[in-house]
Amino acid sequence: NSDTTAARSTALYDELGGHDGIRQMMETFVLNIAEDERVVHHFVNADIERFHTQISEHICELSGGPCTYKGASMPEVHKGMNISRAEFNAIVENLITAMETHDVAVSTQNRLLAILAAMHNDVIQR
Ligand code: HEM
Repeated sequence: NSDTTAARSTALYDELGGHDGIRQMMETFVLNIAEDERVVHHFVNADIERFHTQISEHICELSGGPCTYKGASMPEVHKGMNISRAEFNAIVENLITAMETHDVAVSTQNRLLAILAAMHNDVIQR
């Protein structure tokens, strides 16, 4: 059916610039987080190279690209971080800024954001 066809489409992945485009955009995202005092404390002990690779693979898969995210589930990864709604929104803001920097069209931005927004209950704990 048409829903299945849409789910398998690589259109969003392509609009994000494919694998290289997503990796470059996620590098900017990581740099934005590093400068954001609202959330950077969560990342002080994180392996940033690993985070960059894993978040890129995850976004690649979520956007319909030919990747398989091999990390733990979102609740498992973020368990115990006590992430607030405001912190979630700050992370989203950093992603939007990265997408702007990489000239991603607003309609494309909104399609990725809709996918991530739907995962908020897996990440937010307070
Ligand atoms: C929809 C939103 C989010 C998604 C899709 C997401 C996704 C991910 C992924 C794929 C990883 C890598 C896991 C691995 O290394 O295998 C990760 C790690 C991490 N996430 Fe998130 N995340 C989200 C929101 C947040 C928020 C709001 C925060 C904190 C403000 C956060 C903090 C972290 C930290 C600190 C790590 C690194 C853990 C470590 O290496 O020790 N995440 N996230």
